[in-house]
Amino acid sequence: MGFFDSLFAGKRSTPASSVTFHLDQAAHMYEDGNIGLEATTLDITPDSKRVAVIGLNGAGKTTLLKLLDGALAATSGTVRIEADGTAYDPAVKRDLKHVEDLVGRVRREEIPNAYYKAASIREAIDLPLKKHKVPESERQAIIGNLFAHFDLASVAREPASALDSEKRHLLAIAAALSFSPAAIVADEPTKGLDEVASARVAKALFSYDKQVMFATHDTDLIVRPEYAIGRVLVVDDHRVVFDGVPREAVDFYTDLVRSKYEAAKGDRA
Ligand SMILES: Nc1ncnc2c1ncn2[C@@H]1O[C@H](COP(=O)(O)OP(=O)(O)OP(=O)(O)O)[C@@H](O)[C@H]1O
Repeated sequence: MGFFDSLFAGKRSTPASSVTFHLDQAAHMYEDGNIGLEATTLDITPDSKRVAVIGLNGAGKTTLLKLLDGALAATSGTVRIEADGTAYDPAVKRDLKHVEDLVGRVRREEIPNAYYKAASIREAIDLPLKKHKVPESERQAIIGNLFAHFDLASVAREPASALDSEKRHLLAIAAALSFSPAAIVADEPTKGLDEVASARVAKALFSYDKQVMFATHDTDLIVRPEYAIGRVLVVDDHRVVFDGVPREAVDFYTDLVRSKYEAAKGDRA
């Protein structure tokens, strides 16, 4: 059990340290009839510690991630999230609570809107913990360690509105980790950052000992050996069309993009 998990040991009866995701013919159709993801069957086990999801705009990456973290329910097929021998169905309200504890969410909108209302980012992270009756000494330890890891200590007393984009991305990840989830689902955690900031955010995220499933358009990032991305899913036209190691996934994706580009050129000719 890691340091953060040990802090929560008294709060949660089973502070799971890993989760397995099972999708069995899981699909999502939005209310307006748009297909988010076609029927998809895949397992993500704890040995796939870091899983990247790549694909063109509108391919279905966000929909897939939201099925994994329970933000969206499958409209057909099933999603099961398993921890410590118990399988949870995020479509069931009681189970969804457990899923929300197990899987932290980092959204591309970065930090939650509520964070802007707090006097400081320290208070923004502290309030939800306080609401969950985490004792003061534990809250201080959690926030102190997260802020040290994510290089936020120097701006702890600043309001969220004073942070630059890199720090906001880091804060979004720290916020997702504050309740010590077993895994993190991150939708484009480095979106909109320059190369230097992007590398710093990726380093902070991947040097943290958690399972991470994340979407990205940054194909350089996923092949960097220091980030140890073990598995990449390529999503195209609402389907997972490739599932494998980073280098092969990037080659596959590059060919896919090229063929689409050529087809579009042909259409224009
Ligand atoms: N709230 C929604 N209502 C209706 N259709 C949606 C909604 N969200 C997404 N879609 C549609 O579902 C499909 C998959 O979208 P999704 O956002 O999952 O793709 P994505 O790969 O994450 O795209 P991007 O890289 O542009 O963020 C697209 O056709 C999109 O238009």
